[in-house]
Amino acid sequence: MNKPISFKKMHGSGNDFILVDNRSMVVPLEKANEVAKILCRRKFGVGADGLILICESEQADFKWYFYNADGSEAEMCGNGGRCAARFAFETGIAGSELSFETLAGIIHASINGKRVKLELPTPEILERELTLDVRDQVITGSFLNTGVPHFVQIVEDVQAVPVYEIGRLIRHHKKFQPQGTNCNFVEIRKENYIVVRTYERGVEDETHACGTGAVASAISCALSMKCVPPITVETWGGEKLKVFFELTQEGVKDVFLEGEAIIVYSGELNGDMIV
Ligand SMILES: N[C@@H](CCC[C@H](N)C(=O)O)C(=O)O
Repeated sequence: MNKPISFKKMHGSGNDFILVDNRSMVVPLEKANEVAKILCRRKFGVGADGLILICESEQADFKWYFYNADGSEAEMCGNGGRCAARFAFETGIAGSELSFETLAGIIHASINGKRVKLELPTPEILERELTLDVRDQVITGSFLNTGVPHFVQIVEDVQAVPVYEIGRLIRHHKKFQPQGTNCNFVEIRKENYIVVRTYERGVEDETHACGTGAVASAISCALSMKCVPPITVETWGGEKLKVFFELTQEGVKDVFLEGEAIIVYSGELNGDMIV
């Protein structure tokens, strides 16, 4: 019988995660991809969009390892980052102004009750206008990296978009191989209010919300001169995220993502599940 492993189940706008204080390496990193798949599997495991392991860092308050539900490791996750920051604060790993190390660089966060504001890495605008042949349609959007890759299409009616079908085709489009992309569909309601639906790479489905996708979508809308920051993003789960940034001649700077990070429950994993 392996020792139980303490964890918290958290969500940021319905993007849900399993978080483990892994400073003593209770989950060996060489097994983490497999463990993520087992634990994130709905109905058989805890069920989540991702697994977050909080480890020691020499450069920041902690270093995280982020895994999607399919076991793939991702460089960054905006909603997961907000949950990790609150987890570290609530468990005494860090104070209310903290930083953590990711594959996308050092991320700074501030905690104010349930609300967490993250400063994201400077986004890369890879293609402002990109046209893709997708089945029998021509789809035009933009391609950005906000920590992870995102394709963004502005649409008239986001509710009418078959996100799973089209998002999946774009995610696997030859243009984005081998790393693939996340794919966002955005409806602009006002110059500072948009509604976003995201097909997520690594979850291989539409999720309730995607933080880096919300940021990519808000920036795309501003680049197309249809929106001005700060921009409120209504997520598919209904909750709202706020995206702050500045557009300059050189590009985008001072990018922040703010919203609630919720602790759903704390529990103990059966250690035998991860051997
Ligand atoms: N849900 C995330 C993004 C997580 C990583 C993504 N699925 C990828 O592999 O690129 C967010 O809130 O940003």
